[in-house]
Amino acid sequence: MKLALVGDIGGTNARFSLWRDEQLEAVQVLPTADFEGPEQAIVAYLHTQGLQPGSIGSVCLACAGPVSGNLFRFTNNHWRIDRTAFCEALQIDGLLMINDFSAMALGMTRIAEHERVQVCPGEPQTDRPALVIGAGTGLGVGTLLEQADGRWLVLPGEGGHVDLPIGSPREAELWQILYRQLGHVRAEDVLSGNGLLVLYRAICELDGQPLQHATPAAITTAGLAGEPVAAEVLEQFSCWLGRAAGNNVLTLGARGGVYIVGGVVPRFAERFLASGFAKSFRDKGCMSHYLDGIPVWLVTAEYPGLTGAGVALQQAAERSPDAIRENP
Ligand SMILES: Nc1ncnc2c1ncn2[C@@H]1O[C@H](COP(=O)(O)OP(=O)(O)OP(=O)(O)O)[C@@H](O)[C@H]1O
Repeated sequence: MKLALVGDIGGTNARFSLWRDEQLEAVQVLPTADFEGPEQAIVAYLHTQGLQPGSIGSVCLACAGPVSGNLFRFTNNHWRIDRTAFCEALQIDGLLMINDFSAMALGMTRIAEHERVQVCPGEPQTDRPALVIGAGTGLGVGTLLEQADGRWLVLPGEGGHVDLPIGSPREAELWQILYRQLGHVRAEDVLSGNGLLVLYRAICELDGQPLQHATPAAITTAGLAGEPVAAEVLEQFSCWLGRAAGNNVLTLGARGGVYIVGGVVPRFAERFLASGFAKSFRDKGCMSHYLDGIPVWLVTAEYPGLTGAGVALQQAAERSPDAIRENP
């Protein structure tokens, strides 16, 4: 029987793995900037495993952006996928493409206790949706719901592109600076790796401070070392993530819990856990009580999106092989 391959393609990194016996095997992370497109990256990955195009039967790719139709363009990098050309180039029988946060959401169904840290205490209501929200190159949002037959339903969306919520006079002042620069201010403009830099510059402008840092990593390092402006960036980022998560929970009725994923928050996890996230999360006026008792976890698992792509492939194959070819 041919092998199955799964991929999780973000703006900065593409992660590939074989999917065997419901497990990831031989995970590799490749920078998207180093390859013309996913076909070339996958061929390079296969070579490292001593494999060739033709040895893979089915592929599931989790892609950053809205997935539909034959042609997919990535939102945050230069890659594109033409389904027909992709299947021909890699000689595969079936390609399942899903939104990266649908995969991330499915990955939450396989998270072990030691792969998550509790941010807010509570008990998940398993008959209600769970929210998955994560800052990386962009801000992703997905919804997860267990169905009566035990399968998992995921609802993809473009929740990173909603308006940035404002909950305090200082946030309104920062928003005005961002509005002058960007016009429409999306949640993702602040809640992403580059968003740390955008937020840092806005705080410096508002407070008349000199610019001293030029990368998200430099801001994180300075913030963790206690430099006041950089520390405020990490704090404000955490609060804005709390507001965005709280809004989504109210909209979706997501009493199944909230999973914080993505590459940015784990880089200042301790600071995040001590931040105003929880206060901002439940800062919803007369509806604040609705947020009480909803558990929030920070996910520390290494490749939850890849695992989720494997779960998607498995669920589709259980329905029928055509489900993979037709990309339901
Ligand atoms: N030390 C750091 N502190 C904060 N952010 C960082 C740090 N190092 C890298 N980043 C940022 O993390 C982001 C990459 O996040 P991630 O590793 O989740 O990548 P990704 O999966 O490609 O993202 P996405 O899926 O959203 O496109 C980049 O915006 C990068 O600038």
